[in-house]
Amino acid sequence: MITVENITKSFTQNGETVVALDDVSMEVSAGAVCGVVGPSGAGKSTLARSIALLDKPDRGSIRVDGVDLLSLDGKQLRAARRQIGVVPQGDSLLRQRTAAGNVALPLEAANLSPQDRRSRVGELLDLVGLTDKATVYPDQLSGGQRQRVAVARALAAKPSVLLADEPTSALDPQTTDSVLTVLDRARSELGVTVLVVTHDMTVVRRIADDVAVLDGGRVVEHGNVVDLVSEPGSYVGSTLLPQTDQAEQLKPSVSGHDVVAEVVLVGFAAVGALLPEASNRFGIDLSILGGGLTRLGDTPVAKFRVGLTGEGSESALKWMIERDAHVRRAPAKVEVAA
Ligand SMILES: Nc1ncnc2c1ncn2[C@@H]1O[C@H](COP(=O)(O)OP(=O)(O)OP(=O)(O)O)[C@@H](O)[C@H]1O
Repeated sequence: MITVENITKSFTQNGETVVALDDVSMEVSAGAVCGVVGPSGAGKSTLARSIALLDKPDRGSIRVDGVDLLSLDGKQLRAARRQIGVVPQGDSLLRQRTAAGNVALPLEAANLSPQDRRSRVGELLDLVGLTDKATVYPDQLSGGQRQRVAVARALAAKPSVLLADEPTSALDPQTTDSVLTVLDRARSELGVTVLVVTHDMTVVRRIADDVAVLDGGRVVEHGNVVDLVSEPGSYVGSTLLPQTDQAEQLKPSVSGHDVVAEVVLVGFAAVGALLPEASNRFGIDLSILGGGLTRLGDTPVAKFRVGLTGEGSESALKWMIERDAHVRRAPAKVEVAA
């Protein structure tokens, strides 16, 4: 588990002070994947570097599995560093070492027998799907394969936390997918807590349980991805869910319905059955005016703009809310002058 509390970090550049992180607090649960997103210069890398003990915040506290990182020194600090695996931004492999040689690097300092080292490297290459590339040098690997070796290397010392800074930048969608699969396996098969810095919301959509949105050094949104997308006005929701905003359909009077509402449905049961069931149960006409279906990780999520007509419309909406649908009402019906 990672707990960041009220951290602030400034840099001085050409005599000017840049506040990279401004009172940032966030939490990543043990065994979860958290995406850190935001525009360029928002402070994402500084946050990851602070957690990796590569930058020291001016104020605040950072705890990994309950250990306060900023109060450690000497031996304790080295032990804490081993708990944190880092996949640095960009190409970080040693060119003169094979894939296996790169993965073995962090193990060479540890007192492992050559046999144990070989077997650990074998396990890690297997985890990232590169067993057949063990003896290949980085120049002969694709960008995605190099990133997967970097992930294997970061996991070599069995850390409890993995930090990856833009692990998919400059990769095509298919290669991005292979790197994300590997990060996802680190969480699901090894129980590692993963923090991924990214500008790419696909990463959040594919593997993140939680997300923190940074802007200007501050956290502007933070929480569980599926919970956030249901909140009106959420940046994460507006980026990850289908668009429903067709202005002419906002007004019930224009669309000809008694009630128009935006409905977010989460999970197989809700997405598949809630709207038809509401229509049947309350004897109303329910039309889908916009929106669509998507997936967040394995969870299907739908966002629809619906028009309801019939006496039971209000009761149908209430019934859907009671079944965990997130409903946002459009204005009540306005009679249009003839
Ligand atoms: N070592 C440094 N020295 C001076 N300023 C720095 C340093 N590191 C970061 N900054 C500044 O702090 C701010 C946040 O930078 P940071 O790299 O954390 O943002 P980011 O969100 O990761 O951006 P990007 O997506 O472009 O990588 C920026 O204004 C940056 O110029």
